[in-house]
Amino acid sequence: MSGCGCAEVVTSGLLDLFDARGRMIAAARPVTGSERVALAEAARRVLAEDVLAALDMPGVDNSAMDGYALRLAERSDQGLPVALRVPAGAGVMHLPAGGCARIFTGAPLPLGADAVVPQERVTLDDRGRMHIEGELTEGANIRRRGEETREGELLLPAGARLDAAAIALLASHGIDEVVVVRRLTVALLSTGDELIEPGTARVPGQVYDSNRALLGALLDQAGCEVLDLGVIADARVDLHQAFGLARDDADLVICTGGVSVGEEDHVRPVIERLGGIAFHGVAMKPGKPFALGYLGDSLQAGTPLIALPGNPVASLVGWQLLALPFVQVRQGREAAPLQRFPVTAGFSRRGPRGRRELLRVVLDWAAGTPVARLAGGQGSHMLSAASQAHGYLVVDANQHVEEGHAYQYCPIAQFLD
Ligand SMILES: Nc1nc2c(c(=O)[nH]1)N[C@H]1C(S)=C(S)[C@@H](COP(=O)(O)OP(=O)(O)OC[C@H]3O[C@@H](n4cnc5c(N)ncnc54)[C@H](O)[C@@H]3O)O[C@H]1N2
Ligand code: MOO
Repeated sequence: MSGCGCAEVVTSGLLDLFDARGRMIAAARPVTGSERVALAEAARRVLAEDVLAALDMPGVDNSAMDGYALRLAERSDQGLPVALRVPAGAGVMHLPAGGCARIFTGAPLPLGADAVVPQERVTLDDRGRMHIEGELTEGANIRRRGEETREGELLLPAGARLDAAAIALLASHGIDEVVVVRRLTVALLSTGDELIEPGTARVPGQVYDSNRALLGALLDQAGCEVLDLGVIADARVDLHQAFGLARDDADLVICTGGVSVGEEDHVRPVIERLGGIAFHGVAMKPGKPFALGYLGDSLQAGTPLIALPGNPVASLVGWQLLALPFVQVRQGREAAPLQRFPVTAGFSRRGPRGRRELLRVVLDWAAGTPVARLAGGQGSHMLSAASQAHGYLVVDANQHVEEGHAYQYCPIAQFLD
C-alpha cells in the first residue's frame, strides 16, 4: 500500500535524490554584498569576513577553582599563612614569599604562584595556616594566558553562521559588531485555486494554505528575508505576473504547488516562458515533482527558482534535503553535509517502487538503543506525523523494510541549523 492511499506510479526519468542534492549545491552561487550589524542582531547571520581574536584568551593566567594559590616549592608540613585574597575581577597581584593566596574561579593568578589547590583538599588550622591533602603538581588548576587563542589568530572564518556559541565567543573578545553577508531575499508564493488564508471562513473543498506558513517559518529559521507574494491562482497570467515581480525583487524564488503533471499544473510552462528548468523530478517520496529553474537568461545570470510540490510534507522534505543546501551556499556558507547513520526499524513495511522513501519516524529509546517507529500516517499530505517526527528512515527504492533490520536515519534537527 502506498502511504498516500493511491496506486503507486512506477517512475522513470527521475533524478536520484543524492544527485539532485549535488546539483543543487553545484548550481548555487553566493550573493555579493555585506553589512555591519550589532552583535545583538547577528544571530543566524553569516560572516562576510574572517574575524581575528582581539585578545589572548584567557587574558591572564587565572584560577580554574575556588581554592588557594601557592608556590609549590614553599609547601610545608607547617602549612602556609593566607597572605592575600584575590577575588575575580581583581588586578594582578604579587604573592608574598612564604604565603598563599585565597583565590576564586577566574581570578588572576598572583605573580609567583605556580599551582592552585581546590578548597575541598585544604584544611585551615587554628592559626589560619593552609594545609594541603594529597598530591599537587606544578600548573595544577591554572588556566594559562592564551592557552585557548592568541591575539590575531583566526577566531571565526568568513562563511561561519553565527549561532549562540559563536556570538558568545565574539562577545568574549569584546567584539560588539560584525560584518555579515546581506540577508537573502526570498520571494515566496503558493499556487492553487483551492487555497485560502488561515483565519478565514472555509467552504468544503477549500484548503488552508499551510505551505506558505511552513516555508515562511523555514526561511525565517534560515535567516532569510521573506517577500510574501501570497496565493496565486492556477492561471498562467497570474503566475506570469507574480514570477515577473519575484524575478526583479528577490535573490531566489520559492513556489509550491502546481508543479506536477495535471492540466491545472501551470507552474512549469510559465517558468519555461520566463526562463528555464534545470531539472524536474526527483526519485524521492515524498517530494517527487521538485524542480530547479530560473527566471531570466540562465541559472547563473537570472533569478534561481525552486518549485516545491503542493503536498505539504513533500514541500517540507524538498526544502530540507534540496532547497536548504542551495540557500546555504547562496548565503555564502558551505552546504551542511547530510548526517545519516544506521538505526533499527521497529516495524515492517512494503518498500516504495522506483523512489527512495523518507519515512517520518520517532526514535524509541526504551530498550537503551534507538528503534525507529512510524510517527503516524505517511501520506505526503499528512503533516501530523511530520510534526511529531524526530527524523527520516531512508528506504532505498524497491527495498522492503523489515523489523529488526537497520536503515539509514537522517535526524531532522540537522535542518534547523
Ligand atoms: N498523475 C499524477 N498525479 C500526481 C503525480 C504524478 O506523478 N502523476 N504526482 C503526485 C505527487 S508525488 C505530488 S507530491 C503531487 C504534487 O503536485 P503539485 O505540486 O502539482 O501540487 P498540487 O497539485 O497543486 O497540490 C497537491 C496537493 O497539495 C495541496 N496543496 C497545494 N498547495 C498547498 C498549500 N500551499 N498548502 C496546503 N496544501 C497545499 C493541494 O490541495 C493538493 O491536495 O502531485 C501528485 N499527483
Ligand atoms: O509522493 Mo509526492 O512526492 O506526494 O510528495
